[in-house]
Amino acid sequence: MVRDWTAVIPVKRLSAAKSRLRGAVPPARHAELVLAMVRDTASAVLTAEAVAELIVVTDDPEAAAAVGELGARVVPDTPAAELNAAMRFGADEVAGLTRFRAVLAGDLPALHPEQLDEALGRAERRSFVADAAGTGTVLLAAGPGEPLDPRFGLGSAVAHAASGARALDGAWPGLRQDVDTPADLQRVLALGAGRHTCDLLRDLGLTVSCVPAA
Ligand SMILES: Nc1nc2c(ncn2[C@@H]2O[C@H](COP(=O)(O)OP(=O)(O)OP(=O)(O)O)[C@@H](O)[C@H]2O)c(=O)[nH]1
Ligand SMILES: C=C(OP(=O)(O)O)C(=O)O
Repeated sequence: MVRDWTAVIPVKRLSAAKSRLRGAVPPARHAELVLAMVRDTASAVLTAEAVAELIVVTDDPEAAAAVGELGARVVPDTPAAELNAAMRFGADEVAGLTRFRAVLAGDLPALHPEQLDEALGRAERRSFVADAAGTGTVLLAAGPGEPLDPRFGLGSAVAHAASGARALDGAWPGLRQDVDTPADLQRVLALGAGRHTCDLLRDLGLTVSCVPAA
């Protein structure tokens, strides 16, 4: 498979990120959990054969250091500090319109590189992958010459379809399982979370057995 794609992951400041997930782990470990999920997502993306480069858009120094160590290129957030603005900046300005670009959420700790390869292999034009619930979006892809035009937020799957993006229909359970709430964390554990998320949850006694995703 040719490494054609530039992947982009936006990461909010860890202390402010994933507020709906608060309570899943003790408050003092929340940022650590967010970072573990970012690490697992970034590791899987960088392992995917279709991905040539990963750009992480973040102002968080700890997240920047962690993904930089994995091999990602880190760029600062936009002054707007808004999810769609960060995605647009990373994909259309930093990577550039000549590239194949795919933006992903940084909360996919059960992501398998093979699932991402398969999804990107089917993304011939602007396309998206809906989340497991079918309402949100976990991945939005655009080809050369196509602006990303991200519409992430409440009901984004419908918004992306209405904007002309094609819904990709593979099963891809790890790719589709984002972690917004404590219940999602249980779903991820059932699928097999990545090493960093697994290790943290085991350390906290929240799981005894945790099968790594990749
Ligand atoms: N760079 C950047 N990333 C963001 C921003 N907002 C969200 N993200 C990232 O976008 C991905 C999806 O995040 P969400 O679950 O929608 O947002 P969240 O604000 O962290 O979560 P909640 O507080 O629970 O709504 C995660 O990787 C977030 O870190 C932002 O303003 N800037
Ligand atoms: C912003 C989105 O993600 P989340 O479900 O993480 O809020 C989205 O699905 O558009």
